[in-house]
Amino acid sequence: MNGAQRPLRIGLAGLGTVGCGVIRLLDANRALIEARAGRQLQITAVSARDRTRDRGVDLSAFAFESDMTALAERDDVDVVIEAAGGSDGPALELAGATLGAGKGLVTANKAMVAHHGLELAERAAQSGAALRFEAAVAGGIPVIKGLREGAAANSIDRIYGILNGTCNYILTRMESTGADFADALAEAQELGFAEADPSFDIEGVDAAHKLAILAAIGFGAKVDFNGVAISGITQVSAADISQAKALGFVIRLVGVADCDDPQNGTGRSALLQRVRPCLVPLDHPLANVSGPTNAVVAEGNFVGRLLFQGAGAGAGPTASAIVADLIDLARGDAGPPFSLPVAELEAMDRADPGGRTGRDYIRFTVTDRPGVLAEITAAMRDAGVSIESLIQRGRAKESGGEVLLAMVTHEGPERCVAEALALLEGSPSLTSAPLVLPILRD
Ligand SMILES: NC(=O)c1ccc[n+]([C@@H]2O[C@H](COP(=O)([O-])OP(=O)(O)OC[C@H]3O[C@@H](n4cnc5c(N)ncnc54)[C@H](O)[C@@H]3O)[C@@H](O)[C@H]2O)c1
Ligand SMILES: N[C@@H](CCO)C(=O)O
Ligand code: NA
Repeated sequence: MNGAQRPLRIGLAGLGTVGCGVIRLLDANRALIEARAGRQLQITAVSARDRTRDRGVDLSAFAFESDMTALAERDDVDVVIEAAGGSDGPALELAGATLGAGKGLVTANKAMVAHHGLELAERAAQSGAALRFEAAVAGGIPVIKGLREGAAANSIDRIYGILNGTCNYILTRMESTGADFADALAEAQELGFAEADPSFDIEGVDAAHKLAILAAIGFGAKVDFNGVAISGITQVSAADISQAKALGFVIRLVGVADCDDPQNGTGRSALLQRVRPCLVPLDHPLANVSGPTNAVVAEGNFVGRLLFQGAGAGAGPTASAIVADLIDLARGDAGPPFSLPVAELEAMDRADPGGRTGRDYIRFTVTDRPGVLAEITAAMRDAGVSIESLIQRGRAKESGGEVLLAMVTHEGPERCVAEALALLEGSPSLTSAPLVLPILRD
């Protein structure tokens, strides 16, 4: 180790799952981390809401700040780790103060980076400070490093993946054990995967935060979280999971970002970002991704298809990504946080999804009486939707009772399915709104 380098002194904000994971990892792997960083890494001060709670880690050597922004101003802090959470408020204040003071910031906070990544990157560029957020996207998987550095020579065509461990845990528990939604969510919360507000997980918002960051890195774009079309997993029922299985698919929450060819008259390409539960063919690599595991696929024009897979959440994996960022900072790697200097990130137009083609799974709940199937297939015919397969399971117990009808369409324009459903809107044959889930394109 280079003895001339003084220690990198760290202020740690947040002593929850992630913050305590960082303390444990630094303790356990100190010798190898410091050898790789070329200097000592020392936590000097910490901040949390509750000073006295027993977290099973020794905090006695660290100063304590009840206002986490104060960490940025301390003379004995060179870099700050933000592991507190929240897109705005104290976390954003701390981030701004840290970068404003010319100190490096490492954060696990995808909500903050998705909403304010650009302004934070501008701040970092002004002060010459480093900003890193590997832990914010797919936890322990080095996907930001992989894209920003490893795939830097490629033009990226498409990025997609399973970006939320809680949803993947819930869907795969429902699939393999028949657990119901609420029990599987409670387990994910106990295991420390879920966000402080779990609706961010199950409504797809957390995956959208990560997708917007990935798209910015992959496509050299300004982060556009508001441009992500989001639907979560709360509408997916056990019946959908079993119908999908009968049709040869599993259901996964997938975020997909790609670019239209630049033929929109502006000379600029347009970005499409969507997070939706998708039917994934059983032979697709994402079909085998289960539990809290995340996986990201990136398609580069020279490297081809890259698959990054690993633990997307939890104390150890998230700490692993944070400490990798710290090691970069300790070595003096001050490259831009996204793949381009912030001034060169492009404000991309949003692509119109109606022009896309695809295959869909459509689930109807219908009244079990003659003529209902004919009515639905007539709407499909009139809107130009071609049906590939169709399953109706069971028989309603009483006459006129409810049954489930599931179909898979042939490849066709997305707008045709929307037109068919519009034709059926208000029909007394449908007992609830149909659910449309896309089939993931290979
Ligand atoms: N848990 C994971 O698996 C995981 C994975 C990747 C990223 N993240 C992100 O890491 C961050 C932390 O997640 P977590 O799961 O450790 O959360 P947590 O709820 O377990 O811990 C949050 C910690 O921050 C502290 N805190 C919050 N607001 C504070 C404030 N205003 N002042 C001082 N302290 C404050 C709390 O006291 C607590 O110690 C979030 O941004 C989350 O999205 C979590
Ligand atoms: N709540 C997130 C944590 C990791 O970002 C998840 O379930 O994936
Ligand atoms: Na990561």
